[in-house]
Amino acid sequence: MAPTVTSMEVPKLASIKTLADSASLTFVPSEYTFTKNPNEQGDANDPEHSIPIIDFALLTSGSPDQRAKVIQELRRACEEWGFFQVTNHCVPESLMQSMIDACHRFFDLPEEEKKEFQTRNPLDPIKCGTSFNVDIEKVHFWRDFLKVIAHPEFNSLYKPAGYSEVSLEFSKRTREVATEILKGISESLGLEADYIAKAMNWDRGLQILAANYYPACPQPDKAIGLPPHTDHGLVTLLIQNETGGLEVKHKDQWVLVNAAPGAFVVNIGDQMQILTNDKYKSIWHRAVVNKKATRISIAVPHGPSLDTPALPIPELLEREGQAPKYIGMTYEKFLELQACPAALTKHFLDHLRVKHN
Ligand SMILES: O=C(O)CCC(=O)C(=O)O
Ligand SMILES: [Fe+2]
Repeated sequence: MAPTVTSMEVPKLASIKTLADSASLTFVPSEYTFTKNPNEQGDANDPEHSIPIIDFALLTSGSPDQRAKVIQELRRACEEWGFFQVTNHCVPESLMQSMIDACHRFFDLPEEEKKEFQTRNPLDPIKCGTSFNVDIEKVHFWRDFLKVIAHPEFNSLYKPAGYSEVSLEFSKRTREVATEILKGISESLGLEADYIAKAMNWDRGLQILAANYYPACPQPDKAIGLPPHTDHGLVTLLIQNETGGLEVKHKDQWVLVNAAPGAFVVNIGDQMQILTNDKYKSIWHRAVVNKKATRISIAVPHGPSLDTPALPIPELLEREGQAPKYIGMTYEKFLELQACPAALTKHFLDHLRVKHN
């Protein structure tokens, strides 16, 4: 069992911003050294290495034929990539930019002022810190983060000025897009549009605004912003500033995601992999850093309500003649266990797999 830590204890590692801002830093300190396998690096110029595009306007306001076509594209994107970009959605680009700016201003606050938001409990509604889990990781990562739970209860920060208003609007609008995508995914599986939302108690579902700050790094090949991982929820929607860095594992190669400006990058999470009994997989991804500019991304995972256990959908099992591959666990328990050391050693989902003797 993981040691109990009270929320008053805070990690002792300085933020990566503080480290990167020190003018004398010309190399990556050994605690941050992360070696990547060059043989797994995909070719960024290969057109095959471009994640699929889903046209949101056609999904939601197209003719029945257009919608049916987009649903097919969605199914293919979920089966073949687990990642896609959503264009022509109704969230204004100016709102996305304001959200990124507000997060930037948060990370720019003096370290002293950010301290009050540092806790270690995974389900604290507001939490900032550095790296991933400084208590258990062997290597630290080149990022600082701010995670705020925006649904079912909206939480916010009173500083920096403007953060609260912009994050309220951004979280609402992003959730509307996520809701439509979830309907499309449900239909792409041959289910009623609201099947997954109902089964997962989506109206009380968790939504987290998870901002990542990756400062420029003197030796980007020797460090990593976020190591390979999968996301825990049903779907994650992500936006980023003008600097790329998200890489997706596709056919054993790391592919850099080149999203259109203003698009949401969307990926399937662990709960969706459970529901679909592995048909739609929660794909490994990571964030690399660069020498030139600070990168900011805001990942917005959307999950079931905390008290809901995800289980393979009976209708799908029956249709495919499959046995369930996963045991049920509430989303809350899943999140708790995922924060434990064992979760770092292999795909966390494997701990929930039904064992066949
Ligand atoms: O910064 C990125 O592009 C990746 C972020 C991410 O994967 C996450 O926050 O879960
Ligand atoms: Fe992620």
